[in-house]
Parts: sequence; C-alpha cells; structure tokens
Amino acid sequence: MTRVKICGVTDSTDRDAVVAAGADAVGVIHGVPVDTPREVDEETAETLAGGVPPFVTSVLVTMPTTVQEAVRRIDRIEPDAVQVHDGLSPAELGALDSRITQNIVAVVEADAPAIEDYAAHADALLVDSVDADGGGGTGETHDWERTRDLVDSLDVPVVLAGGLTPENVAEAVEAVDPFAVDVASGVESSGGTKDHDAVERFVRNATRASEGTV
Ligand SMILES: O=C(O)c1ccccc1NCC(=O)[C@H](O)[C@H](O)COP(=O)(O)O
Repeated sequence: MTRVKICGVTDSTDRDAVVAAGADAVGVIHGVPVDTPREVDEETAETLAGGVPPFVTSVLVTMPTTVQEAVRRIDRIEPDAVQVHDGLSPAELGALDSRITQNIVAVVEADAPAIEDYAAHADALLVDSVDADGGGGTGETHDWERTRDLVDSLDVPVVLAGGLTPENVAEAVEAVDPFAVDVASGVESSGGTKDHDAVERFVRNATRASEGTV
C-alpha cells in the first residue's frame, strides 16, 4: 500500500481539503532559505500542523543549518514528523534523532553519494529532485529506476517525490513501488495554493495503482 503525502499547504482550507481527500500526511514548509510560495511563517506552521487530525501525519519540512536550529523549530511547531532537506550531515541527523521524539525523513537526490549513511540515521528517505539551492518543489522528475533500486536495497521506507502529478503518479507507483509518494507543485492551481480536484485525483490514482486496481 503506497501512502500519500501532500506537501506545502499554506492555509487551513487547503490542509482540510488534503485531509478530506484521504492523504496520509500533510507537509508544512518552514525555515527554508530558498524562494518558494509554499513557505509559511513559524506561527502559521504551528497552527497548520496542530490542526492535522489524529491518524494523519503532520510533517514539518525544513532546511536547518544546525541541529540546535532544527530542535528549536520542532519544539515550537510540534509536528508528528520532520523532513530535513539539505544542511545536516548523516551524523547531525543522528544527533537530532537523539533530541526529538519525531520520526526523521531525510531528503536525498537519487544519484547522491552516501545515501546509505543517510538511511542509517533516518527513519525514512525521501528521494527528490533538488534545485541548485538544495530546495524541493521543483516539479521535475528524476530517474525512477534508481529510486526503485533504493527501494529494493535499503531497509528504511523510501518516499518518491519530484515532478509527480495526478497524471503520472500511477505509473510512478507501478515503476518504483515506494513506501509513499509526495507532491507539492503538481497539485496546485497557482504557487502555494492547492487545486482540490487535483489533490483528490492524485490521492485516488496513487491509491488505486498501489492496490492494482487501475
Ligand atoms: O516545495 C517547496 O517549495 C520546497 C522548498 C524547499 C524545500 C522543500 C520543498 N518542498 C518539499 C517537498 O516535499 C516537495 O513535495 C517535493 O520537493 C516535491 O515537489 P514537487 O516536485 O513540486 O512535487
């Protein structure tokens, strides 16, 4: 069963629509030193994460430069899980793990070196297409074959992200068989605003593909 994370919600209307569509996880982006319409301020991140109901996972997506910075953010926002893009080494992820109760999702590029080191210090890996500044939300796909190899070889759950849409997610699920799929720009009507119909189609198409009912 492939789970679904919808990333980069910026208001409660979109958050609630994502939950109503049946997503397993809702991503809230805060503390990223890149220009993105999906980032919210700390107070909004706290409110959005706090409004995610039981049995759905709130995920803080962030790019800390130190463990201390990450801990402070997580303590304030109190998400169910944290997704760390860039900035922290595998050893620093291990240090972070010892200071928080949340699961850590480490973001890697499919062809990055030392992926096994990140896997050893994280609860899950998210394989993404990353821009020059290390940020996500690129809308670009990457080599799904490589991600499929990681699914087969690693012990941790592997999440597929990057350029997914309601139209290609079924093919992606069939090709990679990931633990979860993740999307941000592919289900938007404009930057930072979710298209609720696209969110529903994404969740439906991912779920049906993983159940083999496409
Ligand atoms: O989405 C962003 O703008 C972003 C910026 C900086 C760090 C992370 C970001 N997104 C994280 C995600 O988990 C996205 O869902 C993932 O990168 C896929 O994005 P997309 O290709 O737009 O579906």
